[in-house]
Amino acid sequence: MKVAIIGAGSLGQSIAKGLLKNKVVSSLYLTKRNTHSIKGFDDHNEVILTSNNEEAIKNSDILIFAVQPRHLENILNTVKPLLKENHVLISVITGFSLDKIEAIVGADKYIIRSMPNTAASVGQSMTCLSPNTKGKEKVELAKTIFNSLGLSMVIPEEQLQAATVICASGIAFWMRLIRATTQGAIQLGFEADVAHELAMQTCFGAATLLKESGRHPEAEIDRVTTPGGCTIEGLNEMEHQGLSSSLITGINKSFEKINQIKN
Ligand SMILES: NC(=O)C1=CN([C@@H]2O[C@H](COP(=O)(O)OP(=O)(O)OC[C@H]3O[C@@H](n4cnc5c(N)ncnc54)[C@H](OP(=O)(O)O)[C@@H]3O)[C@@H](O)[C@H]2O)C=CC1
Ligand SMILES: O=C(O)[C@@H]1CCC=N1
Repeated sequence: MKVAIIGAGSLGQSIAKGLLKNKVVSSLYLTKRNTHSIKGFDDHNEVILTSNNEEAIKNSDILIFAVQPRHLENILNTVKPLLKENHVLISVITGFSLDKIEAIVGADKYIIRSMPNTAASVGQSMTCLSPNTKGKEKVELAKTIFNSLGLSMVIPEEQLQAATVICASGIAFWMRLIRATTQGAIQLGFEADVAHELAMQTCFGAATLLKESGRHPEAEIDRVTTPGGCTIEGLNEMEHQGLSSSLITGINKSFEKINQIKN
């Protein structure tokens, strides 16, 4: 697979790390205007760093666009004459619709919007995919790429904004919960590094339990909460303080914001 990541910033680099880790690419162009900041990537033989998007596109089959939303239109207009019939265009860009991409490059191109997250770097992204009509022919290829970076799911484009909040912003939400748990553990007397390890592994254990058992979270909670014990005491206090409510409200705020952002 010859892949180009146009805009190797935070997310682009996460995708690059995941692709390199799994050795799924024969060549990987990483582009940005200042390539100095990603110098270490060219230790890999298959990586070519450049600020020349045209060169990257000419030499690749799969083009992953990972620039900030405000840069996409110009870049697509510039590279449009270079696009070939077999190019597969994957956009990870928030809020830039398939219609808008088609209006620039044409509806005859394979276009897939995708929403991965930064855990792609460690092969644990949850990536949602929405193809245009032509792109449906290449959706299996996109799934192969993103399944190598975690899990992928095809969803209607109308749900992509919501998926961005849950899966992409979601990484930050879960990080904050882990950090808060760590702060609690430090207050209970653990050294910070120990507290962090305890919080991370417990979080990992909770998610793995649900994934492997297929059980509902409340069923697992019931297995932990000894009647009259400390777990239910803590859990009820967290709910009195608005734990679930604040998460749900935050998710909805994030969704309101994403729908206000104009590209
Ligand atoms: N960060 C995340 O977790 C997620 C981000 N997204 C979406 O992914 C996109 C990228 O986000 P993120 O990685 O955070 O943003 P960054 O700003 O970190 O990355 C964008 C990169 O694009 C490069 N760039 C800008 N102009 C050009 C150009 N003309 N040609 C080539 N490269 C260029 C910039 O580097 P330089 O200035 O050197 O050119 C920069 O490193 C956004 O649209 C965002 O909505 C989606 C899901 C999750
Ligand atoms: O915060 C943002 O707007 C982008 C989209 C999801 C993750 N980062």
